[in-house]
Amino acid sequence: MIDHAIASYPSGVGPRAGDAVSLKGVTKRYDRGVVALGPVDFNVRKGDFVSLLGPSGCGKSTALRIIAGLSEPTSGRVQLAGGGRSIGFVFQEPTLMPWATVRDNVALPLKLSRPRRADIGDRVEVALARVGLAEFAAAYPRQLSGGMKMRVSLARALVTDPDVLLMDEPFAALDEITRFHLNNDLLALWRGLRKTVIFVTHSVFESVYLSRRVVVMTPRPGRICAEYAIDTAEPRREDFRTSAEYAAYCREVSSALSRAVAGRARR
Ligand SMILES: Nc1ncnc2c1ncn2[C@@H]1O[C@H](COP(=O)(O)OP(=O)(O)OP(=O)(O)O)[C@@H](O)[C@H]1O
Repeated sequence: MIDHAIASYPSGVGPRAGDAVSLKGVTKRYDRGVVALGPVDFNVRKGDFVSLLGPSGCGKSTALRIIAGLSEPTSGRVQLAGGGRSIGFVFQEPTLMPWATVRDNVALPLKLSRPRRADIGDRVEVALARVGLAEFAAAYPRQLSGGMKMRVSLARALVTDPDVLLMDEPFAALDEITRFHLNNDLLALWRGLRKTVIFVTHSVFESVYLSRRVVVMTPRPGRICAEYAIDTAEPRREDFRTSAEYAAYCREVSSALSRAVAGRARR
């Protein structure tokens, strides 16, 4: 259930006022009895960048889809600040319409929500400029590299100016150099636009590089077993990737993930 008003939740039980997203006792059981998730309690502060890190199949995507309202939890409660309508979703695949230009792909969410609005063109231009694709508005997806397609997908998620950006392993299929570029660009966007980001990944390195909080999940049914604050100097730059501090965080998070996979994790 997506609850539309944080303010209406009885005090002491619900999320804190500064939370963008709050999950309370959320579980998911699929048909044929697969228990994919939970119970999960999880709050994300407005403006934070949080990664959900876990082994393949642990329910990360399920958690994200529940937050997005694309899937219903079997039990528990999901609350989003501001009525929950302000969400952008970036999938693992760019999922672009091959017959439409970059401009038309990015315009889609606006056209679906308010087809008559006058500023669609301007908003699309701004979103494309944000991801460095202003010059490619008239191109078709087949003319773009994998990284560029993912940028289009990101522009499409940003075009409605959502408060919360949900990202489901968006860079997993990209080569490492492209992925590093997109990591840096995403961080710059996050800093500039002050969005709340929830980023799903199974890469320890990516989660530590990007996020201020890494939430480690157990294998199915996915539960939260550890959390790390990545407390480093901001803004992060490429040199963070090669620092001793980064390596130490990666080691710590990596061993938490190994413990989770081995079933020895404790909350
Ligand atoms: N519609 C569905 N019906 C039945 N089982 C499902 C369905 N969707 C997902 N599952 C199962 O639920 C579990 C969690 O899936 P989910 O996609 O959330 O995991 P994940 O951590 O995102 O995995 P990956 O990292 O491989 O994408 C998996 O075992 C998956 O097979």
